[in-house]
Amino acid sequence: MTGDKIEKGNKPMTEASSAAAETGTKQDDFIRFDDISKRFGKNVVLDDLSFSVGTGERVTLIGPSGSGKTTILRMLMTLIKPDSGTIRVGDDYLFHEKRNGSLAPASEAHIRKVRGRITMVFQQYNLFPNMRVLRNVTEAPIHVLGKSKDEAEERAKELLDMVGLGDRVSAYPSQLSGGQQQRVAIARALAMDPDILLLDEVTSALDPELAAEVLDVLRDVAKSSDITMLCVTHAMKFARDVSNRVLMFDAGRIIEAAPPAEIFDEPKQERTQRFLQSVLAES
Ligand SMILES: Nc1ncnc2c1ncn2[C@@H]1O[C@H](COP(=O)(O)OP(=O)(O)OP(=O)(O)O)[C@@H](O)[C@H]1O
Repeated sequence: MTGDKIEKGNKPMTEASSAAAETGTKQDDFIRFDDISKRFGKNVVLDDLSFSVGTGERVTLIGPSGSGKTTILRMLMTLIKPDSGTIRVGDDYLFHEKRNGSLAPASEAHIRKVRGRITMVFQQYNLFPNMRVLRNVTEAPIHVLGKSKDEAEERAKELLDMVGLGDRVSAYPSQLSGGQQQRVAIARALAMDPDILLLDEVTSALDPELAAEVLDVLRDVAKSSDITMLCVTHAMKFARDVSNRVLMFDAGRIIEAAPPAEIFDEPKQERTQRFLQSVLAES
């Protein structure tokens, strides 16, 4: 689509992150979940889960429906609170379990600070229907980040060019295809200059052709920046191309974690093999 660099207040790929990308190893514990449990009623959704993600790492979460993948992303957005355990981003806690077992939610100011570094793109694009494309992308940078209108518009136009929609800035969402709307949603997420981008089944609602366009944009994002990405997807080829590591979930636990070539070509767990076969059979 375009080879433009993501020029966050610019985040070019650093030597360390490109080394991490090559080796599939993480260099630090930028995001860390420790002993996280969550139940809804009797349904145990996350079961004493611990894992971490390195700075600039691209991690794909796979697994059967209901295995807890989206819950992980929603916890990072502080939309869902764990019952127990600790979540840390960099040096900041989102949720912190004290020694006595009680869960100390971080202060509002603290959560705002951490949340300001994370954006999420959802399966449904959730654009503002009454705003043109450009304003959809500039709204939060102006009102949340405090950018000037000129600065926000300049950046929004760059990003809309990058997602192949530089000529649709004046359109309303209803005048765009689903794939185009999702690309606006990606531009809108990137306009917040996030350190962490969460992608939740962003192509599930799209026809294969439109999904491919969206995935191409995300490949460009992954290639040209060192944004840390956590991605829930059934698009296995995309996961293979983009991820450093794939985590296989089952019943609220990670049952296998490995670089994509390993997990897709030589899955060790029988449950992973069965899951991958079922996904292949669907596509
Ligand atoms: N707010 C909620 N209230 C009650 N149950 C919930 C809530 N959110 C999630 N769940 C349940 O938690 C379980 C895990 O959901 P989650 O969305 O994390 O799974 P998932 O692995 O992302 O699945 P899918 O691939 O279908 O999106 C499911 O059984 C779901 O019904």
